[in-house]
Amino acid sequence: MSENFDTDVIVIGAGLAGATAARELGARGVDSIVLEARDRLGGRLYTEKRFGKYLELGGNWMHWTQPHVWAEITRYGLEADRLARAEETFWFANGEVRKGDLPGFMKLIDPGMEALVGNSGKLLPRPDLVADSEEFKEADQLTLQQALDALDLSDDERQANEAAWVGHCNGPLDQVGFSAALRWTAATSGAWKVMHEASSVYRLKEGNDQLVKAIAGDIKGEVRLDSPVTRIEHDAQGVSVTVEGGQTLRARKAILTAPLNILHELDITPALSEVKREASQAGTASQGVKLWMRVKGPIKPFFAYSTKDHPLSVVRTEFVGEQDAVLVSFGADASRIDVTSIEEVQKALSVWRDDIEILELAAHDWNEDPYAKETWLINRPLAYTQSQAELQRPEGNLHLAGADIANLWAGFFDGAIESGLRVAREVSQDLYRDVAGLETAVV
Ligand SMILES: Cc1cc2nc3c(=O)[nH]c(=O)nc-3n(C[C@H](O)[C@H](O)[C@H](O)COP(=O)(O)OP(=O)(O)OC[C@H]3O[C@@H](n4cnc5c(N)ncnc54)[C@H](O)[C@@H]3O)c2cc1C
Repeated sequence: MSENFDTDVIVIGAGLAGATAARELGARGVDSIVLEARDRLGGRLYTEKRFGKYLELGGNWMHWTQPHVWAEITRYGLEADRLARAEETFWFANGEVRKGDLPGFMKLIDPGMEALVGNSGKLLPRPDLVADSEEFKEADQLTLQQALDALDLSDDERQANEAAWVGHCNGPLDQVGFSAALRWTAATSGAWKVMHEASSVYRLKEGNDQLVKAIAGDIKGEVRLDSPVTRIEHDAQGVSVTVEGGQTLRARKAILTAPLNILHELDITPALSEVKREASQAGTASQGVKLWMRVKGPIKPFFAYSTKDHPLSVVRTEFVGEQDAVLVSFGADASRIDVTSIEEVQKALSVWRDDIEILELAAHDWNEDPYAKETWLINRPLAYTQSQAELQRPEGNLHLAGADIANLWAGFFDGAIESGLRVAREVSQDLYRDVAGLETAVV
């Protein structure tokens, strides 16, 4: 090969997918350079020391039923910790606030959950593969709201189930694809309570950024922060990647790990396929808010669910101290609440609790973040059927990866790692085949 390359593979993005891919390439003897737009690792995994705690402004929880992320926890000896156990639970019924315990709330939503996603294992028997059964495709036409509306539930059950799903899906339920609920639950073989725990309880004691730092620490190549990629050109020989400021690097291949919602904005020649661009342009259904509050203590640890239409549908204690407590909350639509206004958030909180005083707020605006423009992947109806397989397909020497296009726990840390592992295997196999005619990348 006559070309001069700067490296074998350029990895765009140092979130969990990019970091994992670069580490795996190095382990297979493939050189890489990682280009990351931000001044930090992690992307949508974003830990900040705030309120004296490790606050997760992005991804929060992980679980041993998520095989890729848990393998990394074992590999690096990281310590997982759980949120404060709720002693009280609040929810809405007949327009009034009810108080009980978490098992009571779980009992209320159980019939709805079973009716909605109890058959997810049948519709999606292998959630680790791209689904292509006709039954699943049919279900993928529905919004989550349509699927909920079709159930025979009391008003109280309906409201409680809707609030719980806003917590999971971070978007308006009439935009969320029913397939999102099916995929999440199929990942725990149909056990919705395990799915609920997997997505909302355990995090790393010293902050989730320990995970991405550990993976990045094992990257053999260079990681360049503050390096936004502005242009990608690819051809049969390789890929040229230009960084803000004008420097262009050339490699045999590139891996693009940018979130789905920004793919169509990138300057790529030849352009990504129409299906990929349209999937990106249509955008994810997730457009919600995640907000942290430090409140005056002491208070008992609690969970609270309102309705899908409230600015905050779910609020709960994450850390509880003698003098104060830290709450985390979620709503379907970030534009419904000003997360910098204590007054507005106090009002939203007062639908359940007018006895709690907010002291400080913290949030990151992911929907406006130019390197994310989304929170966590939640597909719209039919988006999965129309674009999942195509989004995973490389375009010549340009490969795609990321949690948003993973199979098993798409939209989670686990999916990002799954995707990083897959793409590193594909890329190194291709390179070894090209260079030595070998079928595997063993060196
Ligand atoms: C508020 C919130 C809550 C969440 N909660 C959970 C949770 O509880 N559990 C869970 O498992 N997951 C959760 N997630 C999702 C999880 O954080 C993500 O799915 C995962 O971190 C995505 O990893 P990734 O590497 O695929 O993408 P990203 O982390 O988005 O990484 C992509 C990287 O590409 C970079 N990039 C983008 N454009 C360019 C460019 N032009 N040039 C160079 N670099 C570029 C970005 O800066 C970023 O670092 C949450 C996410 C958010 C936002």
